[in-house]
Amino acid sequence: MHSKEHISHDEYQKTADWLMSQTKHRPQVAIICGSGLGTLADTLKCQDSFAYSDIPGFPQSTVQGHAGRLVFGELKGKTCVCMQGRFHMYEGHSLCKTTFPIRVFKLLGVETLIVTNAAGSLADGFQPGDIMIIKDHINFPGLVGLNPLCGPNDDKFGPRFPAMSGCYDKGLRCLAVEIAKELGVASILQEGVYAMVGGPNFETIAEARLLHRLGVDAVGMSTAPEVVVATHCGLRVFGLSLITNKVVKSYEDTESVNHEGVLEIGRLRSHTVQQLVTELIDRMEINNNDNINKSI
Ligand SMILES: O=P(O)(O)O[C@@H]1C[C@H](O)[C@@H](CO)O1
Ligand code: HPA
Repeated sequence: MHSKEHISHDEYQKTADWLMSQTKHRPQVAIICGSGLGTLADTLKCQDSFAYSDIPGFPQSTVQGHAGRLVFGELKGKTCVCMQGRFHMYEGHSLCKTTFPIRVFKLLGVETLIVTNAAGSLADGFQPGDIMIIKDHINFPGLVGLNPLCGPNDDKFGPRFPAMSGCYDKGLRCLAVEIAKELGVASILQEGVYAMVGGPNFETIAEARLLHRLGVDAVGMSTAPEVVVATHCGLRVFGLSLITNKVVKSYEDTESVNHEGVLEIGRLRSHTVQQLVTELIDRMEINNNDNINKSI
């Protein structure tokens, strides 16, 4: 079964060493671009970019709207690495593979991870085009044992039983709210709970109603495993969901969701997401980049 695959510390290190031999950038911030949000990477200055297919050990992106490039560069004076395309469990990757880049980022010296995704809304007040700061998540695959941390624990990365209660950094969430006000986009900003489901099918109406009753505000098919692995190895995490559709909850509703519609809303809102992330990176405090391989 997928979740049983184990990746050794050496394999993460080999990929990190290869990247460090190919670029002078030593990133402090890593950004994962969700469906339709890959243009964020284009704003980095002094870019070095690598196709995933050229990076030793890296999985490949197979989903439309996920270019499959790792881009290093500067944004507002901070060194960043941006995943233009992420890996999903439904593509057939093991959870270790979907989260492989996170531990590589840790070895590169990254201290903050920004995750973005496209998601459908369950919350009654949310509209397509809204941007939701992720306050917390429900990792449905994780709750039934499909967790990237299953298998032997690598103590060099983190503890066997990591806490997840504060995994979305409160300081960064507050800062993002302030920034949204200043940018004049507070009216489309929401905060809520993201739930990961396995996908690739969108939800049935009964599943949508269940998620709604459970207090889920937005549902998608990614992010939670990345955040679990990032939190395990001590990264600070900030997450945004772009609400691309309302999840159909009524048998009277004749609309249905599709991936093209998801990408279209991504295109419409990518500029605003970019502005928010750029300002956040500008204003977040970062320790000096002296933690490469520290305690690893
Ligand atoms: O990578 P994300 O989570 O943004 O992708 C979402 C979930 C599915 O992969 C896809 C559905 O349209 O978008
Ligand atoms: N459900 C699951 N994943 C999604 C959705 C959705 O409605 N929209 C975008 N990603």
